[in-house]
Amino acid sequence: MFDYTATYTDQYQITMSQVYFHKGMKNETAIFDYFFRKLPFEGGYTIFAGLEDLLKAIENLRFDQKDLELLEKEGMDQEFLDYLEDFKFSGNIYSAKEGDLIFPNRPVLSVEAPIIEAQLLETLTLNTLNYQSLIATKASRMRLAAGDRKLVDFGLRRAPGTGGYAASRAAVIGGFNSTSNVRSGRDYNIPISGTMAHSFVQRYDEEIDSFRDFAEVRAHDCVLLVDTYDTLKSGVPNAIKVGKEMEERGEKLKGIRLDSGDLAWLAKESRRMLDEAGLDYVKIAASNQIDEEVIKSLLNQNAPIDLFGVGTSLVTGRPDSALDGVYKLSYANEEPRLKLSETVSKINLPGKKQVYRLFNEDGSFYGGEVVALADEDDFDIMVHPSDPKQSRILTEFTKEPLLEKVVENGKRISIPRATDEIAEFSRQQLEKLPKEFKRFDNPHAYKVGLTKKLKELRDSLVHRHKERV
Ligand SMILES: Nc1ncnc2c1ncn2[C@@H]1O[C@H](COP(=O)(O)OP(=O)(O)OP(=O)(O)O)[C@@H](O)[C@H]1O
Ligand SMILES: O=P(O)(O)OC[C@H]1O[C@H](OP(=O)(O)OP(=O)(O)O)[C@H](O)[C@@H]1O
Ligand SMILES: O=C(O)c1cccnc1
Repeated sequence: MFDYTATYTDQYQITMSQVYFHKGMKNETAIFDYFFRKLPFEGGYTIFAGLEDLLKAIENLRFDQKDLELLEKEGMDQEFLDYLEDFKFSGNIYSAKEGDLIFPNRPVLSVEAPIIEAQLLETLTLNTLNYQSLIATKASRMRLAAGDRKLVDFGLRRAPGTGGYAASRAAVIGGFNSTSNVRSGRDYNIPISGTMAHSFVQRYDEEIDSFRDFAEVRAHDCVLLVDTYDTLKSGVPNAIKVGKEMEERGEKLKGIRLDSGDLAWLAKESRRMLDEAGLDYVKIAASNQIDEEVIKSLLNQNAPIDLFGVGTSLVTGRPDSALDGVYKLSYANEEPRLKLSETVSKINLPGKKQVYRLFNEDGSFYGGEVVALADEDDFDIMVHPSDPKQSRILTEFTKEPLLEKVVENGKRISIPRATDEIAEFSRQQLEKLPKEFKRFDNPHAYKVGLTKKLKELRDSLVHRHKERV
């Protein structure tokens, strides 16, 4: 929907590029790594989402006439503007699979390209991957809490502007069944669903007339909102009346929606009333500030809720407003690059790298990964990034590389994947993760270690930089 052009970025990306251009660095190869440092929601994993959208945006990324006019007005010189006019990405991208589980402090995606091109992708990459990965992870937590109950995204109205467009897609990747967001449904081929609003019931003098009209026009897909006046004294009895009338016409009422009050108690009472009336097939949907904790609590109370509609908590990623993903230079001018930091975990990993996941004999995840230099093909020790005593011999595990080349010389080489395919892959990956990593309270910490060679390279660069300072 959004028409990305190359000015969908921060100004400093363009000004730095202007300097690279004039100082003879434009053809120099650089590598930037996208990674994050902290797991959101104090959870044990993150779901990687946004890659398909990012790759599409990169393929078509250009400076259009409006962009060039603006940059000229902003004082960019003609020679650089001529370069930007022909700008298109010509490098390589290596990436984790969308929908896979990702963990802190290891590359998730690496861009290898002429330095200006790689630089100009930073903001777009962060903007796309950070938000969708946050929302997919939030959705996945709700899926874990909800078990086999249905989850529907109601978030567009509460989302940060057009962010709701991508949130609906990320929600499905994380395990939601459908969305009320029609446009996302159209563009991403996501199932669309919905009920009715209070305004519709309010429009009528009598609640039952609103239900009757809806049931008549929407007989094949009729979910009645029962809490506008009084859920148990009016809403549910009226829904039962209309449900029985539908039966007489050979139709079936699909469901009712509860949107306020004590959802566990109201669901139990509604279920009892519906069942007593012979409408045991009518489903119960619940909404109103639902999140994973509320879902867990409601199911612990044995609330007979078949479907949860979730808005605010999903699309705002409450209580974490962002994934802290960053995009850091790790190679340039034919040398590995490093940024020093007081905190060891904040020092980035230099050079071109590959990430290996460790598997137990039965194919389940061991709960750890090793970051290696890209040209290392044989290593059998994983070293802790800061505590050399915590090394681990790797002979008992099998390992699998995680970063695959998805763009080569500017051309997409990986096969585009549909949202439902990514969602299914994500579900399977999460199943392979031992449950200790999935519990909400104090989950097991997934280990991300380094090969000896990478750690030595990082330590020698740290040493060199410290000496220089
Ligand atoms: N039985 C329950 N157990 C746990 N959480 C619940 C239960 N019933 C409702 N909730 C959740 O508690 C929160 C507050 O519910 P509350 O009924 O106070 O809603 P409210 O926003 O004041 O709305 P209203 O005034 O429309 O009822 C919501 O997040 C809701 O989903
Ligand atoms: O609480 P959230 O998780 O954000 O979920 C979405 C909420 O949005 C709707 O309310 P709204 O008052 O906007 O419209 P309505 O009249 O259709 O209830 C819906 O009824 C839910 O209560
Ligand atoms: O279809 C619904 O019931 C719906 C959609 C968006 C927001 N709240 C409810």
